[in-house]
Amino acid sequence: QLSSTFYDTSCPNALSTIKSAVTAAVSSEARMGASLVRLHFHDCFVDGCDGSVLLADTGSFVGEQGAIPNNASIRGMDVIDNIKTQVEAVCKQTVSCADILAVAARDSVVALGGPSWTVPLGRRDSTSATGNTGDLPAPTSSLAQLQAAFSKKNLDTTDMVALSGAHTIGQAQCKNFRSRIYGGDTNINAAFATSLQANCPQATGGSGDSSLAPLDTKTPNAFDNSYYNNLLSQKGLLHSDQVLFNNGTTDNTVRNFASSASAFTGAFTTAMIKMGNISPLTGTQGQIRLSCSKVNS
Ligand code: HEM
Repeated sequence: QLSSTFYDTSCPNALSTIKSAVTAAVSSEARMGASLVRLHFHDCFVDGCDGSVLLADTGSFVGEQGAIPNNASIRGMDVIDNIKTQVEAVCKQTVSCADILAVAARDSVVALGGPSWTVPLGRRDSTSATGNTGDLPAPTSSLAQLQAAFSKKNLDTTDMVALSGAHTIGQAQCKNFRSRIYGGDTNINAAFATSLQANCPQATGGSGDSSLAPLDTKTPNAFDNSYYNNLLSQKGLLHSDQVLFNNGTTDNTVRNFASSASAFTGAFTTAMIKMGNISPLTGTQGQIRLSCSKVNS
């Protein structure tokens, strides 16, 4: 059972320490806010919100970081390590890495102009990473596949559409939207596809694979509802974005979030709290890591 007052007596300065570090990181690089939000999602969807995504691969062991889709894609682990060092300096071995990640995700959304919410706390950290990243949805997913991946985590279709709105910030690599802009999808705005081709070559395997494009073509560094307005004009970057508005059962939810910023933020904050509640370790389970990138020795 998580509680928003979990650190009120054991570490009253925990939340303010995290917030100032996140604000500093996002003002030096706006994209970092997006990277931290995604890191929390990738933590929670793989064996629960237990900080396992933060464990660095060592030697021949490939945990979550070296596995698809994290490898050469997730970012911000260094920022979390740095926040952990600052939190350890005020409260020794009290605040878990999984909680730091959940709070950092919220503070990132706020730093980019999005809504705030109260984060339930008390997660503990895993003592291993299974590398079992198969529960993370792929950008090639159909609507039915997205619904199944979220429903497996007890998140309903409205939660799924709302959480996808996190793609109002951040960037994606060419290899993840290439087939969509070179004829693989018909539900894409033609001028939008052409403009993306300039920085994303059709040939695979070269350095162009990692060329970046913003997930929200309109306001890439603002946490707003323009992601949904992009979908209305077939300007979703990923295949898995545009399937949310493709003459299917989620079209009306997309229209609602596109026309009402408050409907979106209400659904998004509700869904973030639900996502942050996926199978946490609590009580005496797991540990409080001293360093987020490795288990205690
Ligand atoms: C619905 C299923 C989802 C799929 C298929 C998906 C897929 C992806 C892909 C392929 C990228 C680009 C990665 C790269 O090219 O390196 C990405 C980026 C991102 N995703 Fe998702 N995602 C999904 C849901 C979510 C959710 C639920 C969140 C958070 C609540 C989220 C937050 C982000 C953010 C913020 C970025 C940009 C990260 C950065 O710029 O560093 N995504 N996602």
